[in-house]
Formats: sequence, C-alpha cells, structure tokens
Amino acid sequence: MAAQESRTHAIDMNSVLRGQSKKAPPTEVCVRVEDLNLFYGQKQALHNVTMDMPKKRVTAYIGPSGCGKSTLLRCINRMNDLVDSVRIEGKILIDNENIYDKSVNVAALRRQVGMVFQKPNPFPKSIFENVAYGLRIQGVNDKRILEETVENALRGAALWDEMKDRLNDNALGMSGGQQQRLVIARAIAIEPEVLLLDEPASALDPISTLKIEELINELKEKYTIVIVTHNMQQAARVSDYTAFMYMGELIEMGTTSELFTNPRKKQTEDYITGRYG
Ligand SMILES: Nc1ncnc2c1ncn2[C@@H]1O[C@H](COP(=O)(O)OP(=O)(O)OP(=O)(O)O)[C@@H](O)[C@H]1O
Repeated sequence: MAAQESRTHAIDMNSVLRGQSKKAPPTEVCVRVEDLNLFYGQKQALHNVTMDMPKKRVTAYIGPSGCGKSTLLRCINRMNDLVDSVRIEGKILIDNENIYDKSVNVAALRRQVGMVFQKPNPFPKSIFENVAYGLRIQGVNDKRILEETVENALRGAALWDEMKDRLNDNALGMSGGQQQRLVIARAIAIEPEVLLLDEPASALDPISTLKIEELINELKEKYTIVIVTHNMQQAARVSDYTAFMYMGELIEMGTTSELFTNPRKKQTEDYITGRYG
C-alpha cells in the first residue's frame, strides 16, 4: 500500500520513462570500480564502492547532496589526486587497466577520460582556439588537421551550424548553453573514450538543458558517459543506467527504467519518491 502510494509522488517517472526500452541491451564494461574507499583527511567520503559502467552507454549518479557523487566521478580521471588530503584505496579499471597503478601516466589518462563541469569554463580565447586547445598542447600545429578537428568536434557538440561563421569570436561572448556545448566540443576534440559530466546542465535555462540532453543522447554512440545530476527527471531522460548513492555508499545500481520504477532498496525508493534529499 505504502509503496503503491509512493509511486504517485511529485515526479511521475513512468511518464518520463515512457518510450524508453525497459532494459538497455547488454554491453561490455568500460569502467569498473572495485572496493573503492576515499578519505578526505580523517573523513571517509566513499565506502567500498563497486560498480560497472557499460561502454557507450550513459550512467547517471543520483543521490542527496554530499553523498559522494562528484567525488566518485572525479576518481575516474584522478582529479581527486589534486586534493592534498585525499587517500584512495581500491581500484578503478578502464578497459581492464587499473588507473591507480603506479605506472599510469595521469596526463594520458585525462586525455582518455574527458571532463565537463557544472559551470562552463571556456578560455578567454577564440571559439576555434578553445576547441583546438587539446591538440595544440599535444604539439599539433598543422592548420588542416586543426581545422578538420575543430569542425568535427563542433559538429559533434551540435554547435557547428551556429558557430561556423564566428570561429574567431571570443568564446566568452557565447551564451551559457553555447559555452557548455563548446566545452563539450573541447573535450571531444581529443577523442576521449569516457566523458564525465558533473551536473552539466544545472546552470542552464530549460532550452539549453534540453539541447545538452539531446547532445548526450547523440554522444553515447561514440563515448561512455557518466553524468552526475541532481535532477531525477534528467537522469531518467538521459541515462541507460542509474546508480543511487547515499552517505558515500552505492546503495543500488540498475537500468534506469528498473531503478525508477522498481527499486530494490527502500532507501532508493524513499529518495526517488521524494521522502528525502
Ligand atoms: N576537497 C574536499 N575536501 C574535503 N571534503 C570534501 C572535498 N570535496 C568533497 N568533500 C566532502 O565529501 C563529501 C562528498 O562530497 P561530494 O561533493 O562528492 O558530494 P555530492 O554528492 O557530489 O554533493 P552535491 O550533490 O552537493 O554536489 C561531502 O561531505 C563533502 O563535504
């Protein structure tokens, strides 16, 4: 009875999910997290997290503020290494290689695993140079290669038609939504394998948000995507798999459709039915 009632809550997930297939088809694992524990000084922020993220699919992390979503996301390209007090135990395997192995080249890892943040962060340079940036720092200066890459990346980020006549304009003159797609173009210009998106639309208006969501849907043809979002409807719209986290633990992960319509754990059900968070 309670469960029955709880499904008629504020967000009608069945309507959000309508049209999605019940089960995302099986696929290879791209990123595997194994027994991951993370400490910021004395404080443990992740507890024994183990999960698989499938190749060329979108996995969303949801959960209340402070539950460790961004921390877990930042482990996938070792961004947390930049925090002084951090200590990490466990493994993250990308294509079966442990990215925490001593032999790993972190700069190469960050080329393999691109990241986009909540606030768009274009450089105060031209649109062209923003997208060409990753190639330039790899030492590529061939005009033809740069032009081709910039065009492909802008097309990939659904920006080419809007921006093809403005390539020399300063990127800071673009709207917030355009800037966020530009930052995505900058990330895909160097052809990463995995794309991490940390609340990529939370600073954007509804139309720009919709464009980002459509873009995510297109990008998963080529990339494995992991997205942190506060917005459960957005998770339901864009992701194939959803992981629910609570107080640094992974409570439950499943296909998005199953997790939202038939959660196995009470904490998940309480969260998606709006009882907390
Ligand atoms: N650099 C840091 N130093 C110390 N503690 C941190 C740091 N970053 C995050 N934390 C702590 O780790 C915990 C998890 O934070 P995290 O940002 O990963 O959560 P989140 O689920 O992404 O939250 P939100 O949805 O509010 O962004 C929180 O208690 C937070 O205060």
